Amino acid sequence: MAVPETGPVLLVGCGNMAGSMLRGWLAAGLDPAQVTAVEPNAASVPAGVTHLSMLPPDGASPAIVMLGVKPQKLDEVAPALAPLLAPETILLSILAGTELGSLRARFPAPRAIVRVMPNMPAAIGRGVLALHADGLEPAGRELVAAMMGALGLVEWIGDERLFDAVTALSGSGPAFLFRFIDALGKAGAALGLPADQAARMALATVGGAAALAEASDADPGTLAERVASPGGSTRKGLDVLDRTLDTLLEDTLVAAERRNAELAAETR
Ligand SMILES: NC(=O)C1=CN([C@@H]2O[C@H](COP(=O)(O)OP(=O)(O)OC[C@H]3O[C@@H](n4cnc5c(N)ncnc54)[C@H](O)[C@@H]3O)[C@@H](O)[C@H]2O)C=CC1
Ligand SMILES: O=C(O)[C@@H]1CCC=N1
Repeated sequence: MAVPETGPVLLVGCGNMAGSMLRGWLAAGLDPAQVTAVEPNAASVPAGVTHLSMLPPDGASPAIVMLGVKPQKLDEVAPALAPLLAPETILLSILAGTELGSLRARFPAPRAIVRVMPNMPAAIGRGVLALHADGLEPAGRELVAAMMGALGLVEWIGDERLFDAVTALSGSGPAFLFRFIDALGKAGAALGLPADQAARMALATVGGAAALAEASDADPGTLAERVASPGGSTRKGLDVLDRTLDTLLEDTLVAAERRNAELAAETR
């Protein structure tokens, strides 16, 4: 999906996540000349994008500003950023935990503040972008949804209290899956396969299974049953996996969700 006409975009922080989104937008056609990134580490700012190492003392207000720093850095950037925001500005925040009310208290001017919970595959247009906004009028909503749609699947979250859960599921989710890929390869190597071959096969198996699940009308549970031939070997493996997988993933998400709630409290 092509990126819509946005007007000038300012990124405050351009590290792993905001940088991934920027790469996704540039690949979808965003003109780098429209983008300024305020980022202490110049090396993480793509070519063609205007780089600043700190926020300017004044200047024209950008149409879109995206906060991409760690939540712990919010109060480092807020005093210099707030005066640059105009009533026409849309402020996007990808900060885990940090609530709209906490952002609004620091940034009174923008017409709308939108919480965005992206994930890293946004860099290749395969991200998940959860959105929550208060008071964003239909044209602004359409613009933000189209911007995020260029990076992957867009899901509006009506109840902000669910944002910590969303962050645990799709924001952190790629890390959990990268671990799964690693563990699958290592388990293959433990059975005697060469480690590099097992790693390649694990990655291709997970990629292929996810692509098939996306292309298929059947749900993942049904697809698992199709792999597990009656009386075959997959059933024996599933019997082991099914004993712990659901609880393991619930515990994983609960731990991540809890930390997001702590970050919310720390930035309140
Ligand atoms: N890494 C991920 O997969 C995801 C991260 N997030 C959120 O994205 C935000 C950034 O996280 P990461 O990209 O992982 O961290 P990161 O450390 O890679 O990026 C943060 C960037 O902010 C820059 N920075 C530090 N102080 C600054 C300042 N005063 N002004 C401007 N830039 C400054 C740093 O140099 C760094 O490049 C966090 O709030 C996190 O909750 C959300 C979803 C997924
Ligand atoms: O770990 C973190 O805090 C961020 C939020 C979701 C992914 N990374």
